[in-house]
Amino acid sequence: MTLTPVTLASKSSARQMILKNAGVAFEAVGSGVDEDAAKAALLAEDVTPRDVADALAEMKAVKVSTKRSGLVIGADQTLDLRGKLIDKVDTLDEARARLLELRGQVHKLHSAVVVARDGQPIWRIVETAKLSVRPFSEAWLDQYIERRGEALLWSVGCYELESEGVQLFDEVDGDYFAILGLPLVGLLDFLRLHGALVA
Ligand SMILES: Nc1nc2c(ncn2[C@H]2C[C@H](O)[C@@H](COP(=O)(O)OP(=O)(O)OP(=O)(O)O)O2)c(=O)[nH]1
Repeated sequence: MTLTPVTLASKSSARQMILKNAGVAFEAVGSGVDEDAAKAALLAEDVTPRDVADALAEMKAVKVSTKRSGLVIGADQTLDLRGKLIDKVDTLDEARARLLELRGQVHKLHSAVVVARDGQPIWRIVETAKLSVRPFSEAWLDQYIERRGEALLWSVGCYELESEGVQLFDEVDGDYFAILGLPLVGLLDFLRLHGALVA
């Protein structure tokens, strides 16, 4: 049986791991979307963090789908702290400041996925998780950053829920896969419907 080809328009190692571990055959390519410019334009129009994630996921999927056949998955995740979009950081010092900013607060992660085909979006989902960060000690924070290092810079919240990052939280409300960056179960259902997975 010939399956519909699947492309993941993402450089995210977390997203690639999730899809691979789920048994989906796919190729990963960078989307080439200038996310910073797109984000700035959206925020200038007061687009909400949730809708920024949705719009960016669509841009990535649609752009790559004009060059590749089959189904193209685009994804994006935004961190929303009291309605303000919080961006990724570039250095471990900034990661430390970010985690201190999240300490004792509840923040939301908006995880969007869009599937596109031949330049058109044909399916989308946005899942929002709420995460409550406990009042961790600076001693804990320093050893966490020491142990995890640069890996933290890949994640929008400077944490990895699937490893020690889970120690940051006193409450996590939302889908595990969505928090890692790829709402999965609904996506798998769609892939089956479109012949990309054996039903
Ligand atoms: N391993 C791990 N990664 C996480 C977690 N939470 C968020 N992330 C990652 C997933 C994404 O790679 C990143 C969200 O940033 P973006 O949506 O901008 O994606 P990114 O630029 O990494 O890749 P992409 O735009 O898809 O090429 O944060 C987590 O708990 N564990």
